Amino acid sequence: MGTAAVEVTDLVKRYGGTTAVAGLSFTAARGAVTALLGPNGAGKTSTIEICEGFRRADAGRVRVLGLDPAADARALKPRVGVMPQSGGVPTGARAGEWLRLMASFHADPVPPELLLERLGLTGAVRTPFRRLSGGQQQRLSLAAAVIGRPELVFLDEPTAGLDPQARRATWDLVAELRSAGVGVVLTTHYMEEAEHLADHVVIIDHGRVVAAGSTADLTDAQQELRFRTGTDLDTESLRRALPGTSQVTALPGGQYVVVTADPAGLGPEFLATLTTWCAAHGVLPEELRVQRRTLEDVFLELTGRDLRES
Ligand SMILES: Nc1ncnc2c1ncn2[C@@H]1O[C@H](COP(=O)(O)OP(=O)(O)OP(=O)(O)O)[C@@H](O)[C@H]1O
Repeated sequence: MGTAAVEVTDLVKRYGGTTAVAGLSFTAARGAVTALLGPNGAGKTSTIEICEGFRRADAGRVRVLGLDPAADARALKPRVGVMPQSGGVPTGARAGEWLRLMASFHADPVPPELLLERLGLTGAVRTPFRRLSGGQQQRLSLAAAVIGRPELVFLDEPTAGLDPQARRATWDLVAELRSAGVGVVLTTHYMEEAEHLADHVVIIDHGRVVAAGSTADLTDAQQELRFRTGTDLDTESLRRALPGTSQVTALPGGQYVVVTADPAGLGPEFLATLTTWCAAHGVLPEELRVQRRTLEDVFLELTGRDLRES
């Protein structure tokens, strides 16, 4: 089957006067992990809920496994697993009973006991959902999403609030789904999660895609140079000495970060200019290194550092 797992084209979603999704397009491949990243209120949940068939789009085209999630909801239900941000489990449902019920809707489910054990929920089988810890609730909701051996899963912030052990267990499960050929579309606020798991990263802001590609695509062209020195530097003088348009930022602890828009990048000539300037100013640049910027650096640069109100 040649179709993508998810194809979203020019999607628009409004709530009254608020445009939550403003002409958003992306593709998620089968057998791959696609991470939607974006600040609070960027439109990730609205987008994912339209793909899940829970909300109607105001405009645009959405195809999930080649089908329309609104018109073909029945056909998609057994093929798509969903982990909503809110958990999606009734508060009084006991963990074990709920999973067995979910399993009963599918022709060839994963045995509930296996999933309970995998996700460290064996001790909580008889506990009602509302009495589970936040992490246990997340894991039960994840188990319910994958119990039917779906071809595609949507995971809305699957590791929000989890401790490092539970986060790793979730990552392992996602990696296994991917190896088994399952398409995974997830949202996350954790950049290291996207770096660790995602084949394809889609950065969303104000309801639009601002960048998309693999982590390497997004960070490759983005190098920075760092060094430390005990001397207070005249950053403006250094900036003027460097080729192209560069930015020099002083951080606490005598750290300096240099980024450049020079097409030649942070190559040997750039380094030579920098060290020549340092020598002329009696500065020893310690721990000098050129490194790829992190996904978080790129994310903050694209979406800004201001807090979002929503
Ligand atoms: N049911 C609703 N009614 C009115 N406005 C809504 C509704 N759902 C979402 N919004 C608004 O739409 C915008 C996008 O919200 P959405 O939940 O899709 O963003 P998000 O990227 O998932 O955010 P977060 O990271 O905080 O979960 C926000 O301004 C939000 O307040």
